[in-house]
Amino acid sequence: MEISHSRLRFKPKPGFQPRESLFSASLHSDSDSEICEHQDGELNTSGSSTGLPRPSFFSPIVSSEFRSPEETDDASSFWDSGLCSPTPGESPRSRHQQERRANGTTTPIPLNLYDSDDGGPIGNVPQTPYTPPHKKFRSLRLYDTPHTPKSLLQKAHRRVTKVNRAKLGQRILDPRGPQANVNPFTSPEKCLMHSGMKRTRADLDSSMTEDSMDEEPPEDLPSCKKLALREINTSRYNEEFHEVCKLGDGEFGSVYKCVNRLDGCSYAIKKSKMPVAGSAYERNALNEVYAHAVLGKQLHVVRYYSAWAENDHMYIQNEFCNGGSLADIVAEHRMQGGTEGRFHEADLKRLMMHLTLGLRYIHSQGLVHLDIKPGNIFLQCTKGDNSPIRRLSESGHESGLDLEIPSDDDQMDEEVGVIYKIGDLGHVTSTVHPLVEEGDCRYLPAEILRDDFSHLPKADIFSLALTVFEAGGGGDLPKNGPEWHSIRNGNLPDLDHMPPAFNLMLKDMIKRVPAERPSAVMLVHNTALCPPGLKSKAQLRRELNAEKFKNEILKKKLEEAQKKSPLALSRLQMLPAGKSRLIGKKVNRSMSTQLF
Ligand SMILES: Nc1ncnc2c1ncn2[C@@H]1O[C@H](COP(=O)(O)OP(=O)(O)OP(=O)(O)O)[C@@H](O)[C@H]1O
Repeated sequence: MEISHSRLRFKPKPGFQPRESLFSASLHSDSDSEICEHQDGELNTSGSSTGLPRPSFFSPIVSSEFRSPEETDDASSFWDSGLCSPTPGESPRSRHQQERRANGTTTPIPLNLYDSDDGGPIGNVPQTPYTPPHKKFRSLRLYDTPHTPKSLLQKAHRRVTKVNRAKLGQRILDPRGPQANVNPFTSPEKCLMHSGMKRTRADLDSSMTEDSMDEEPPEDLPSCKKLALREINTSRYNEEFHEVCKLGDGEFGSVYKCVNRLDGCSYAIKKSKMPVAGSAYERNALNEVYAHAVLGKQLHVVRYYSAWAENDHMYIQNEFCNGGSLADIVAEHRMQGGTEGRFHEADLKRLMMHLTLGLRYIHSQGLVHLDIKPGNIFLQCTKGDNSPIRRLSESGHESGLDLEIPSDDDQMDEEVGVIYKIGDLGHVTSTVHPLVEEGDCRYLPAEILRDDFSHLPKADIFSLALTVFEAGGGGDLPKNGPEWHSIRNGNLPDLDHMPPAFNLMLKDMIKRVPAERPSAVMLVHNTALCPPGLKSKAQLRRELNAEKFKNEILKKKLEEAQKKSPLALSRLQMLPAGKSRLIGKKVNRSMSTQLF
C-alpha cells in the first residue's frame, strides 16, 4: 500500500473566494489564490510532485502593518523554523506535512477544508483590507468556559461594565451574528442549557457535518459559526501569569510553565507559534479548545482551565504536568539501554490502565483522540519524588506488582506515584460525523488510511497498543515499509518481560479487523491488566458501601419488628438459630405443668 501521497479534500461553494486573498487583498495579487481542483472535488496540493500550483487560501498571512514587533518576530521565527514556507500562497500545514512525510513521520492527511476562519460561506466576508482588532472587542472573551476561574469571570464582568454594558447587551442580543461560540463537542443537554432551547443530538451532529458548517443556522438556534479569534482578542498572558520557563515546542505551539499571579498555581500555557486568527490553524486550535473544554474533567486527560486569543495568537491554559511527556521517558530509557531501557511489568500495566481509563472516558463522550502516542501522554508525579524515572524504577523493581486500578471517581490526592494523562487534543473528533485529521503514521491503523472511519474508537485502541509496546522496550516503530505493514497484519513481537496474557492483549488490540479489537471498556476488565482478586480502591469502596447499605436495611427491619412485637421478638432472639421451640414441640399450644 502506498502511504505517502497528499490529498486535501475540498468542497468549493458556489462563488467561493479564498478568504486570505480577501482579507489580505491589499498585499497579494489574485494569482496567489489559484486553486487546482481535481475530479471529485479533490485538491492536489503537492505542487512539486505534480506540477500543479498549491492553493493559497491556507496562507496565514497577516499584514505586517498591523502586527506588533513581537508578533512579527513570532511569525518570522515561524518562517525561519522551516515549518512553513514564506511563499505567498503556500499552505503552511501542507508544507509541514510534506516535510514530515519526507522524514517519514506522517501519513497523508486528508484534511477537510473549509473557510479557514469561520467555517462558513466565504463570500460574505466584506471585501475590505484587514483591519486590526478594535479596542471594544477586547472586552469579549471566552468567559463561558467551564473551568475559567471565578476571579477571571468577575474581572471580565467588571471590564464589561466599564466598557459599556448597554452596548454589549445590544451586541449579545444582536440576531445578526454569533456572540459566543457553540462547542460542537458538547452534549445536547449542555447545549440546551447554553442556548436555553431544545436541540436534539441529530441537530448537534448535523452541526458537525461539512455541509451544515456552511449553512446559515435556523433562526431559533444559536449560530454554530465561530467568532473570529480577532474579534475576541484580549490581553491576559502578562497581566495574569508569570512566565517561569519554556516546557517545550510542538508542531503548532510552544508550551510555557506559568504561575497565575492570583492563585499562585502552575499551569502549562500553550501559545500558538504564529498568529492563528484567520489562518488554517484557527480551526485546529479551536478544535483543541472545544475538545479540552468537554474532556478536561477526567483524571487521565490533561485538565483544561481556559483559552483566549491575544494578538491573534491562541492561548490554552492547561494543567501543568510535572513529569514531562512519555516520549521523554522512552528516550531516556533508550539511552540507558538494557533491561533498564524499558518500563517494567508493573509500570507498563499501570501505564496501560491509566490510558485505557482516559480513552474509556473520551469514547464515552462520543469522541475519539486519533493521535495517541508517547509524545501526547503526560506524567503527573504526585507526592514525593518529582523524578518520574526514579519513581518508575522504584515501583517497578522493589514494590513488585504495584498495580492500583484507579477509576473515574478516584481523587488525585489519593494517588501516589505517577499518573498518566492523555493530552494534545488537536485531532479529537466526533465518532458520529468525524472530521478526521490523521495523526502520527507510526501509531496509525491501516483502516484510517483507507478512509474507513466506521470504528474510530478502535483506531485509538490500536495506537494505544503501539504506544505501550514502545514504552515496554519494543523499539522504534516503523514509519513505512514491510515492517509497517507486518504490524498492521497483526504481527507484533512479544515483550519478553511481560506475561503471555499481556502480549496477547496487545496483539488483540492491533488486529487487522478493527471490530475485533477490544474496546476500552473491555480492556479495563481484562485480567491481563486487572488480575482476579486484585481490587481497586474504588471497587473496594463500592463493595464496602454496598455492605453498609445491606446492614442498614437489616437494622431497619429489626427495629420495625421490635416495634411490632417486642416480647415475641425478644423470645425469638433468645432461641438458638434454626430451632423454634425446645419444649412442647409437638403440642399446638404451650401448657404449664404443676409439679406438686
Ligand atoms: N500540560 C503540560 N505539562 C507539561 N509539559 C507540557 C504540557 N503540555 C505540553 N508540554 C510540553 O510541551 C511540549 C509541546 O507540547 P505539545 O506536544 O502539546 O505541543 P503541540 O504544538 O500540540 O505539538 P504537536 O501538535 O506537534 O504534538 C511537549 O513535548 C511537552 O514537553
